[in-house]
Amino acid sequence: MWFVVPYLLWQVAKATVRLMPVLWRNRTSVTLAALAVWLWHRHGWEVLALVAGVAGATVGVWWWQWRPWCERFVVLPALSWWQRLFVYQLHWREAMTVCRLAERFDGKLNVPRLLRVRCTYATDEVVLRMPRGQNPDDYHAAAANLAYSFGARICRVYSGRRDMPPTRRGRWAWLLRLVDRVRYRDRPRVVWLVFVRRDPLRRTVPAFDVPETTDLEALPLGLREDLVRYVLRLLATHVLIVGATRAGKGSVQWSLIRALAPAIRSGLVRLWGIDPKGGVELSLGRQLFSRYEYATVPPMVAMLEELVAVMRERQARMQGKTRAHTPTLDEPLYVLMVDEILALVALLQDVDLRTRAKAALAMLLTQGAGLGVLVVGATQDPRKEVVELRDFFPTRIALRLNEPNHVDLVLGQGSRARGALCDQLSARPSMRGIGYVVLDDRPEPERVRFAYVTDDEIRDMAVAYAAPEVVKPKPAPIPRQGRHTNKQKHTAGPLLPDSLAGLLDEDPA
Ligand SMILES: Nc1ncnc2c1ncn2[C@@H]1O[C@H](COP(=O)(O)OP(=O)(O)OP(=O)(O)O)[C@@H](O)[C@H]1O
Repeated sequence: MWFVVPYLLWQVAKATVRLMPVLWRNRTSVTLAALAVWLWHRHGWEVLALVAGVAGATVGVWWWQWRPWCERFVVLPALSWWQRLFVYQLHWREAMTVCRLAERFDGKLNVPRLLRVRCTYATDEVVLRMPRGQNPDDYHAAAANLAYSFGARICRVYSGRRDMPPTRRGRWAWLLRLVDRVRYRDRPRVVWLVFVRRDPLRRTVPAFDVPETTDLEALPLGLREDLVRYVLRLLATHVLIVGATRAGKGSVQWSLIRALAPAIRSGLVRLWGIDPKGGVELSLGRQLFSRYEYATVPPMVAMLEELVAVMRERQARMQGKTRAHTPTLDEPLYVLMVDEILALVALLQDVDLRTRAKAALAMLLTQGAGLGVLVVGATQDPRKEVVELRDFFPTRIALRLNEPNHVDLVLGQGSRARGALCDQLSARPSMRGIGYVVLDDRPEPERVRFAYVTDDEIRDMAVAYAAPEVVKPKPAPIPRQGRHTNKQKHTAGPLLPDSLAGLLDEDPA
């Protein structure tokens, strides 16, 4: 019998080692529970109740006086703790197994490991480590099952962290940066699941205040599902906005203009507008535009060609000096806003005008981004002509769309499978201005509600941030683009790559 004692000791040691990580992961609950037991045992339940009452009252006063801090350090951590314990941990093994995310190997069931739960008032962010043999696509495929298993309607899956490392300043910044390096390191086996408990985007997002200065790297346009502001990096990108009629494309355009307003007033940004729908959308803020056409098509096409000329002149000036344009008052950023891009590239009856418009747009889209000439195009219909240009728009925003297959046409192959359900967005008037965007740092689309700028706010903004008078540039001679012969193709436009020249070579009839 003597050998039983070492055996039992060995088993206890094994169990303790196994228990350690569990205790560490639940350290808050374990500490609180141990404290409560100790108080009750040592001083009786009256003291325990008194301590609990005082703690509750302290939190109440904190909430009343410094609500954001109280939310950050008490309410949301407490909610996260509760959700972790009673929603996720309790049903984790069962849910992972029935959703077919547990892998069996060597007779042992490997369940994804629950690492962390962090809550906001609207969402639960659950971080897990995948067992070997899986990739994030397995979780994309199981997203709906996961959502319903944990009592939510929507579960979004992200293969990378959603937040960026903070900017560190001050004496200990180097140390914090080192810590951030470890915290924000790339962890391919970690997956972030975001369960949407209640839709935080139900309410209209009011227009943001006009910023004091425009940050072209981070223009605030709306609110993301996790209630973080969605910011657009406009420098060196063209933006395509697609949405069915009355989806709220205007709120994207006006939120963008609002964020640009200080730079428009100072002359750092020159906004040009083309509104082929008769000026219905953009004319309310006419004073913000340095150039604006809405009535007839020939001046619109001439304006596109004029912008190409501006771009070419700048290209000549930049040659051999710099590779990327930085906006200055002498060399401002040109932003061309086209409200219905389809009207220029597909719906125009005049074949000659249409070909010229396509050629000019193609040049702007292929060459403009690096030269500080950007296009922001909106359209209702992702049809062939728009899709052909789609790849030249690095930033795409899809609002409500009529067909499921339109989603991949706009945002790129696989976007709908990764969660961009634009065809399922509600058409109710109270739910307008919601769409999906693909952010720079990860492939999963993000749902965003764009801020709604009212007509009065547009009028006020147009008065307060009117564009300065600009001396009209001398019109540069632009070769008239008719049909190309093969010979012309190589001599007429050095800026136009062959792939686009092919597009223009199509028989317009
Ligand atoms: N972000 C938003 N939040 C709340 N309501 C919005 C939002 N954006 C638009 N709306 C509402 O939807 C209506 C239509 O919006 P908007 O004109 O921007 O749509 P659109 O997509 O540009 O339509 P169209 O294709 O006909 O030009 C607006 O009058 C407004 O009442």
